[in-house]
Amino acid sequence: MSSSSGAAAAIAAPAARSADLPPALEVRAVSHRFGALQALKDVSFQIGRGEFCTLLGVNGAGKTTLFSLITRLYTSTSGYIGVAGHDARRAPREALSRIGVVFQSRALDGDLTLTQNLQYHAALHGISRPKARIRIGEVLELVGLSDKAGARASTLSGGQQRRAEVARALLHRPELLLLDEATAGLDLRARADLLSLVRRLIASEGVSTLWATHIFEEIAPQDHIVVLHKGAVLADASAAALAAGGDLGEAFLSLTGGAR
Ligand SMILES: Nc1ncnc2c1ncn2[C@@H]1O[C@H](COP(=O)(O)OP(=O)(O)OP(=O)(O)O)[C@@H](O)[C@H]1O
Repeated sequence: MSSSSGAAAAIAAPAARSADLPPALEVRAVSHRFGALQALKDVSFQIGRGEFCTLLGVNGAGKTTLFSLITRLYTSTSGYIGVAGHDARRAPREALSRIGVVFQSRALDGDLTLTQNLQYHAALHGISRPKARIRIGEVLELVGLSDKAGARASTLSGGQQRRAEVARALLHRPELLLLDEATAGLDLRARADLLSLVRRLIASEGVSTLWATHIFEEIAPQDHIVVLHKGAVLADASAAALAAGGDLGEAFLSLTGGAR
C-alpha cells in the first residue's frame, strides 16, 4: 500500500495477499477537479487480492468522485488507475469487465421481477441467456434471495433490494466489488446483514472489495482502511494499526481535525 501523503506514509499498510497477481485495484497519484474545486488530490493506494478495504470519509471527502473515476463515469486527467493490472484509461473494457458496482442510489427497475432485472444486466455484459439463467440462480443463492426470484423489485425490502444489487454486481464474476455507502437508508439489522454478506463473498467468490462509508461501526480490526478527507488520503493502514489500541473514531477525528 502506498500513499503520497506524509501522514499516510507514517502508518504501515497491510501487504497484498497474493504476490503473484497484480493488485485488485491500484490508484496512483490520481487528482480530479470540478472547476475551481479540487475534489481529489494526488490519491494513491492499493487493494490486494481478497482484501476488504474500507474507504472512510465524511460527506464530501471525495469517495463518490473516486468511484466515478474507477468506473470511468469521469475521466481522470492525472494519475493511474489499474484494475487487476488493467489500465482503466488505456484498456477500459478489460478494466471495467472486472468491476462490479453497487452505487449509492438504488438501481433496480421496480416494475420488473428480480430475475428480469438480472437478465437485463446479464445481457448488458454479453452473457448468453442459457449461461445467464444458471448464473442468476447462483447469485440469488449467494445473496439469500432465491425465493424472491419472481418478485417485483418494488415489493422487496430496502435490505433485500441492496442484496439484489450485490447479486447483480456479481453476475459477470468481477474481481473487484465497489460499494458506495451501500448501507445508506437501511436499518441496523439490514446494515449488519449486508455487511456480513459482502464479507462472506470475499471468502466464497474471491472478490476484493472497496467499501465506501462514513460509519465506523462497519469496520473490523483486520480491515484495510483508507481515510479520505477533503480529497486527500490521510491514512492507509489496517484498522487495528490506525486505532493503535485505542478508539478508531477518536483516531479518525484526530486525523481529520474533528470533522465527522
Ligand atoms: N459533479 C460535481 N460538480 C461539482 N462538484 C462536485 C460534483 N460532484 C461532487 N462535487 C464536489 O466534490 C467534493 C467531493 O464530493 P463526493 O461526492 O465525491 O464526496 P463523498 O465523499 O462521496 O460524499 P457523499 O458521501 O456526500 O457522497 C464535494 O465537495 C462535492 O461537493
